[in-house]
Amino acid sequence: MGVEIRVEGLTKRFGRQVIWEDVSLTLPAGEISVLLGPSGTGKSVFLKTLIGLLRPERGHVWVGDQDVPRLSESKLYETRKLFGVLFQDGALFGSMNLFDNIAFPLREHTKKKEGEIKRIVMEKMELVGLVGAEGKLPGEISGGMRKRAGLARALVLDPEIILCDEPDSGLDPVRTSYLNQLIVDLNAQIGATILIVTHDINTARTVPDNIGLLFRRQLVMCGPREMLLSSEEPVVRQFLNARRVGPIGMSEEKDVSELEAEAKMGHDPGRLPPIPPQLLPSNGRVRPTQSPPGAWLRANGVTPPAGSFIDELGRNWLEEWPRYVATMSVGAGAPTRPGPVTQPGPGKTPPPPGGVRA
Ligand SMILES: Nc1ncnc2c1ncn2[C@@H]1O[C@H](COP(=O)(O)OP(=O)(O)OP(=O)(O)O)[C@@H](O)[C@H]1O
Repeated sequence: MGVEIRVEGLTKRFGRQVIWEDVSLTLPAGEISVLLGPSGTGKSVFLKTLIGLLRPERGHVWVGDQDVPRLSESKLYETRKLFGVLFQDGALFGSMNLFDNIAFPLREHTKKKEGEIKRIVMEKMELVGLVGAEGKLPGEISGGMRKRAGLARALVLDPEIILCDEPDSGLDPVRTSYLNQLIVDLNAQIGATILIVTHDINTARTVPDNIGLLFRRQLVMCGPREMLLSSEEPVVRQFLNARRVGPIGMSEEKDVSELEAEAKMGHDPGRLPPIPPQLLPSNGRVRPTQSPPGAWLRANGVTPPAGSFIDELGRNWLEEWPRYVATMSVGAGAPTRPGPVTQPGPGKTPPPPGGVRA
């Protein structure tokens, strides 16, 4: 059921270039987290540091009781088996068909027989909807299929932790929605701890349990989704609102005079929009690590933006949630596919938020 990653005081430099310093955060076991930040703030470097492909100058990356930067090569090799990584371009071998690409970690890291390898590969290909494409080369399939093949390959060793570096880059919005649903379903099914690096604001708003934001070599904020989506912090508001006004400039950060000029003009990064309901697995069941809507806001006395937690059918999930969970927990009527786009009658289980979109 997933492994916690605890990052403490992590600093990474390349020569004199400080990428980020003193970064501390926890990726709770079995939860989905998203890491945001302007281009070049070191998100990919962060992922690579978590799996020990890059060594930090200072700090710790605890995976269970193992501190990744301090592991010997052999221990690191063992610890990496806990990870499944989806690199930006899928990182498939161009000369191998999809079957062999996905089978690669099994042939490399296990002594499994070919029959067993075939069973596992086909199971993962089915999970990501690629059955029938086993014989295709990466160059013969679309970008979205390559992402899904990369995800299948990341899954073959049954990882406890899944790292996804911009899984949505180059995908159209509909394919991104499918991929998001796939990630949520995977988390529900295997309980892995998941970290997604993305620039897609809709993904950040609807998928994760937690969000972190890197800027100016610091982790500006990291915490539950509702904390970031209701934040007053200008950098967070500017980033989530995708606006030019605010501390983030074209080349990383604006200087003081630019910010003063913006303030004089009355410019502001803007208010954050209503918080959407969080995506549920497509079978409608609540993930074990998923918090009820509004839980963080209530616990911290924060009023969300008006219209929060209302889905595309106009249902308010703050009110809907207790009834929904009660219906699900007695196992009555749990849909195995996204529900129909209808208003549920009394006693019926409504389709989950986002489920009708996926
Ligand atoms: N191996 C390396 N050697 C030297 N510098 C590197 C290396 N890898 C990354 N960098 C530098 O680290 C910085 C952060 O890069 P990184 O790819 O992590 O950014 P990012 O936040 O993932 O960007 P994007 O959102 O555009 O993908 C960049 O300035 C990059 O040039």
